[in-house]
Amino acid sequence: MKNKVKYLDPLSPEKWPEKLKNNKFQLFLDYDGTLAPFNENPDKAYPIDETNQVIRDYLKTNIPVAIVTGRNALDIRNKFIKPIVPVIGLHGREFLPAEQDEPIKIGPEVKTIPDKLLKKIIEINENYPVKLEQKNNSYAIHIKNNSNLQEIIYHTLNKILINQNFNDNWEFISGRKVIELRPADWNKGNAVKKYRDSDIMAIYIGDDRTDEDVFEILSEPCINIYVKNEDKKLDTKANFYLDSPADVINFLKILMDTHL
Ligand SMILES: O=P(O)(O)OC[C@H]1O[C@H](O[C@H]2O[C@H](CO)[C@@H](O)[C@H](O)[C@H]2O)[C@H](O)[C@@H](O)[C@@H]1O
Repeated sequence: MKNKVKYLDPLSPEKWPEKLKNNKFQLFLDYDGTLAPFNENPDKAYPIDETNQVIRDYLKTNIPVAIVTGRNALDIRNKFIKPIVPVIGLHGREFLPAEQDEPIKIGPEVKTIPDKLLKKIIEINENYPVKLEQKNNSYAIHIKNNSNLQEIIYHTLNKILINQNFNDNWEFISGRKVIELRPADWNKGNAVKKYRDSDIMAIYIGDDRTDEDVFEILSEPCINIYVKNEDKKLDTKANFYLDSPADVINFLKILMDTHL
């Protein structure tokens, strides 16, 4: 049966579910498409203005907040006016505490990308209208609004991955206008499990395929919130949705006010 996902009106807290009103909570926030609207150039995707203030206001409370992202943790920190909350980067492969300058590497050293895969990624970059982003030992291939091309590239790369048995160590994820190569097992679901305080309710807000890994595994008490952006079908495992990063900020502001 299709999951019923309800709109969470950020400006009407009286309509929010009871558990959102009464419980202590921990907040996990995705970055792109959640705190920052999309920009064709990933380097220019900044949080909307009020976000800096809201994040700093949360820092002054005892509400635990972390940003969970597929990007490098330092890349995220540099997009904010400091200080900011801790950042769980590279789908959980690194952790940048609020008061530290360098991220802590988590887990075993990531293996080198197999030559055959790397060559194909480079070939795709040279022959198609895509933009390649290198992220430590992995890659994101950005594809502008062309779902057919995205599907073709995804299937081409995935075929090599499976036929050559590289899938024990690596996987491709097809997200919003992006295909990411990442080490298998590293996903935001495992990351949130690790940093979650099981004594309080977890609230997770995210918009993409990689955030569905969290919606799938987060155990009660929890609230999963999907950010719709341009998605028309609301294809998500989350129970609630917000419309846009602007909605997210309004929700975060009122959520904090109702818990002080
Ligand atoms: O986990 P996230 O914080 O949501 O990061 C996911 C990927 O986001 C970035 O790419 C996406 O946003 C870009 C900026 O708006 C946009 O140009 C691109 O089309 C999107 O796919 C980022 O560049 C990736 O490294 C992240 O993994």
